[in-house]
Amino acid sequence: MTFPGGGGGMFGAGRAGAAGLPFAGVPSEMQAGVDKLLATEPEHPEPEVVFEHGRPDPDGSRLSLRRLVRPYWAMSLLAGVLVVVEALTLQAGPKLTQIGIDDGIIARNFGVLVLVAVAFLVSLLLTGFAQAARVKVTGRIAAWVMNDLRVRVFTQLQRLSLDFYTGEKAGVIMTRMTSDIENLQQLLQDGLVQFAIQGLTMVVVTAILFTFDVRLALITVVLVVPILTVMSLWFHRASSKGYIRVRDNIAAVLADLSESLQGVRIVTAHNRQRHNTEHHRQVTGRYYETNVQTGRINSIYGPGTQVVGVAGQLALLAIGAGMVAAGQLTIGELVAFLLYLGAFFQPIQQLVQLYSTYQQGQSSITKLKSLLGTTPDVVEAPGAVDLPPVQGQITFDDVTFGYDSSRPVISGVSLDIRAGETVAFVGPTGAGKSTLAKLVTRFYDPTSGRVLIDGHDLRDVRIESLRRQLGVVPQEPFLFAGPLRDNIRFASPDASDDEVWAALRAVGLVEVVERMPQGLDTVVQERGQSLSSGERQLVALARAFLAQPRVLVLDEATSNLDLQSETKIEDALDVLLEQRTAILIAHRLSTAMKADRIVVVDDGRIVEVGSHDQLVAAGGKYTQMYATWTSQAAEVH
Ligand SMILES: Nc1ncnc2c1ncn2[C@@H]1O[C@H](COP(=O)(O)OP(=O)(O)OP(=O)(O)O)[C@@H](O)[C@H]1O
Repeated sequence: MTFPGGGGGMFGAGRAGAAGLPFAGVPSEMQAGVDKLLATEPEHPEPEVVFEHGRPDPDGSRLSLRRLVRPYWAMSLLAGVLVVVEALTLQAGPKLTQIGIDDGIIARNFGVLVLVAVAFLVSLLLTGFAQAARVKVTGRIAAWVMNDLRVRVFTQLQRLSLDFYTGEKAGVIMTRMTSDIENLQQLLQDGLVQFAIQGLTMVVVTAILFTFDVRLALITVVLVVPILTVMSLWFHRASSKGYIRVRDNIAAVLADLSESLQGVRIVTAHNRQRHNTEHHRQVTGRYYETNVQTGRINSIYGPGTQVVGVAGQLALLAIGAGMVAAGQLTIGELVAFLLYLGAFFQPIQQLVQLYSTYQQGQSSITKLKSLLGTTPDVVEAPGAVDLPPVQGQITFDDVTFGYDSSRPVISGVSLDIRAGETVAFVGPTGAGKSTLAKLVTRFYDPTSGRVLIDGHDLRDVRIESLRRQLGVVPQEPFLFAGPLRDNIRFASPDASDDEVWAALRAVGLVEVVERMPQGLDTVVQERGQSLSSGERQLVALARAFLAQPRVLVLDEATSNLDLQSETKIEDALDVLLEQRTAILIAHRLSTAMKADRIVVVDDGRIVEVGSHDQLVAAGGKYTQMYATWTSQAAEVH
């Protein structure tokens, strides 16, 4: 959707001129600036995402860090080389210190001292360079991977059928897109690399310790390593459970938040603010508790390993001092050994922190994997063909369906709707009228039986080709934040302004739009809040008119419109229903009476079919409904 002043905004200025839109050109004094900006304008390459209606993500259930990074293997290799350089150059310090002390200070050799100082500087510069380059490279990789993943998750959300959205809260889905992906970003940007650096440092330092002095190194291994191993195993088990709970609870917090925001008007109207606040406190309370728990685990492991490390260093200082006194070790060697020992324990500390990041990233991967691995209920058949342009004959052939397969909502329905016919579904609330319509639009597939259009089983045709020929006007039309024009052109984005005005004329909205200060460019707020409910419905009808579908499914609004709006909508309907097959889910019998035939649905079955007059004369369910309706109408009058 484009926004007011569209055409690509500032950077689209040249294109807008080329497209023949009124455009005065860039003032010459600003041209150089514009060119400069255009030259630095980043490109957004198309992420490699395949979108096909109703086809699951081909690789979704195998999501892993390795697979995510694989397309960027060359950059990852470069990052790996930089990590090795960084880990190695960092360890030059203690060795240079030893040479400085033993061969420089103690031997009183100023030349060696200067050489050591220069070597120190070079190693520092090398470390700095490797570090800067590594941060840049890993930042890039993380940004690319996350961009791909965001688009991939969004594509999957577009692909999933409606059953998924009934079962999953919007807030939980938002968590996948926000906090889970951010966790992964952190892991990729810094976590994994630090993991590698610290791990590598430990290996390098262990090797150095052994080459320095085997006895001291062995004492270190015997004293410290077993304790650290036991502590780490405990931490691994405790924290992985903790982080799954953290992810579940943050999802609950966001779900509650998003629901409250969506229902803010109802919440206010029913004075539920206090209750909602209390409820949210409970939800955030659970999140708080899981955070405290994981914090407690970290607080035991982090300082615990530090204490073990310092105690080990103390013991080695005592043992080493004895060895220096006995002439088995030089002072420089002892200092270097202790410095290396520090460099041995420091990565352990860091690895603890990093392990938390890693755990969080892994639990995010688990959640994202399950989302990407979800198969839509409505899946396109492998050999599905394009539905050719249809006349609009709809057939329900012994259709049974239930949202939950154990409880059918539609049972054994058979019905033929002729091309061009308008059929109204009427019946008590919850009877299954909307569900029947949802089967025609293939939002769901029947559990048994078939739904056909012009003899084509909907399961055998490509979903896109079906929906292109269908128009749906829901009971509560949804408008997107953006210009009115784009909202009307929603199903036919290429329509010209003339066509948009023709649609507005057909539904009687011309005057309303002309009265708006910016006409078609008027921005409607999120969900169309800035329009009245009648206007929203007319916009939805204009949308359907513009798309000119062969088959129209229209869920009549039950909102109380004033008489003038109601008349307008009824007139708009008359225009819209002409020359196309239409299914009207009629809540008002006055609307049902417009139809060629009325189908009475009760408890998931069709109980009567006929014209208004036929059904009134039949003395059945419809007769009762009609009698109730006329007596109510009389009372109102
Ligand atoms: N997404 C869903 N998941 C589970 N059950 C559902 C879902 N949508 C509807 N139902 C159930 O299916 C039954 C039929 O619902 P449907 O919306 O088709 O009724 P309707 O006749 O259109 O009602 P109304 O006139 O109130 O719109 C109801 O019992 C309803 O509770």
